Amino acid sequence: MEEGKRAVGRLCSICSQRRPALKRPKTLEQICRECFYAVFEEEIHRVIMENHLFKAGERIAVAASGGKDSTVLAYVLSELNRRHDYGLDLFLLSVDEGITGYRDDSLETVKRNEIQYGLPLKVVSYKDLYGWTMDEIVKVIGLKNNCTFCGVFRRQALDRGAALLKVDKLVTGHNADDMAETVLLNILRGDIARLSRCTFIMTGEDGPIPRCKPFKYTYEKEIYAYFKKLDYFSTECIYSPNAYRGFAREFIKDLERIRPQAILDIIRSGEDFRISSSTRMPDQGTCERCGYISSQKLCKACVLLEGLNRGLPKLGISRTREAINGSERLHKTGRLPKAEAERPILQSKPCGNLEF
Ligand SMILES: Nc1ncnc2c1ncn2[C@@H]1O[C@H](COP(=O)(O)OP(=O)(O)OP(=O)(O)O)[C@@H](O)[C@H]1O
Repeated sequence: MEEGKRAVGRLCSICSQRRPALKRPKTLEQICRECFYAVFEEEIHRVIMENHLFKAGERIAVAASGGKDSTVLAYVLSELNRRHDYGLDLFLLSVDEGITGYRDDSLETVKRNEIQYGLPLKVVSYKDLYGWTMDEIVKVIGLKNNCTFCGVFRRQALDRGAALLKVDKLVTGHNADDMAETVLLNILRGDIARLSRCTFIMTGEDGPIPRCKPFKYTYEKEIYAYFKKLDYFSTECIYSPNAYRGFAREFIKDLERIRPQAILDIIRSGEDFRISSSTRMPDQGTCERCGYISSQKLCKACVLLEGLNRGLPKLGISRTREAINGSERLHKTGRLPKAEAERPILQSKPCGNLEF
């Protein structure tokens, strides 16, 4: 009896046939590789089906950075598409931010993934869209606020690339850890508008290109990518010293070490927040200059770009009175105060000059 119990203890707790290869962080079960692949992929399939993420015949772009999450996403989605006959046309979409020694290398990975998974790849670049690479932006703005430029520009670049590919939806590799981190950051910033939508699995359904996050509940992609020997790029961005986000990430990792379920609990807490009906939410419109969605006259990318092009790179990010006045005026009226408006434009490319 005692012997039998020990033998069972050494077998996979799902199939009871093979030796366990890992302890699942999510459930703490000891399972074998084959059962891990099956439950990992099946959970993503269930999330896709329960949330009605796709319809047969849709064209879907996977936002592919070459990193672990988007590589696993491209791989798993193409497997599930075949296995369950979703009927999707899948594409890879990459944004080249122009970061030498980082994005050029990760794009090489995506180019290999294009061949490995048989998915057509489209690359859009900041240089073509905005006239600036991140290397050039960092030279004028330094390392402190560059992530603001990169985040704002990437968001639009993905939408513009998706429009060029004529896809119906864009999927990103944001995972449970990313989402828990964003919930926490929005609480810390008191950003009610973002908090209310940051846990949605699908956003922008009323905009040009809905986005979804099939990995919303997934946090074992490291193990999956490692076991499957997927070809991904694992270096951190050379310009990302975002200390605040870094602390939030470490805090969540510490919580996960003590109680793995904490990640899913933070996401559920975010989902359960209700916005008081008396809270005024921003009205959505379109940017006067480039036509992108915006709650102000000019979208954030156009304000940042105007600052770069006029040699006022802190416009829209700095908290100095001058920069706040300038960016508020630009956001609200589409015009700069006289002194700044008279500065010569250094580069005249409007934001996102690709068809949208
Ligand atoms: N340059 C890019 N091109 C295309 N998609 C991107 C790019 N950067 C980020 N994304 C998308 O946004 C998601 C989250 O971005 P994040 O910065 O966490 O990516 P990462 O850590 O570089 O890579 P990954 O999330 O793939 O491991 C990615 O999973 C990917 O879908």
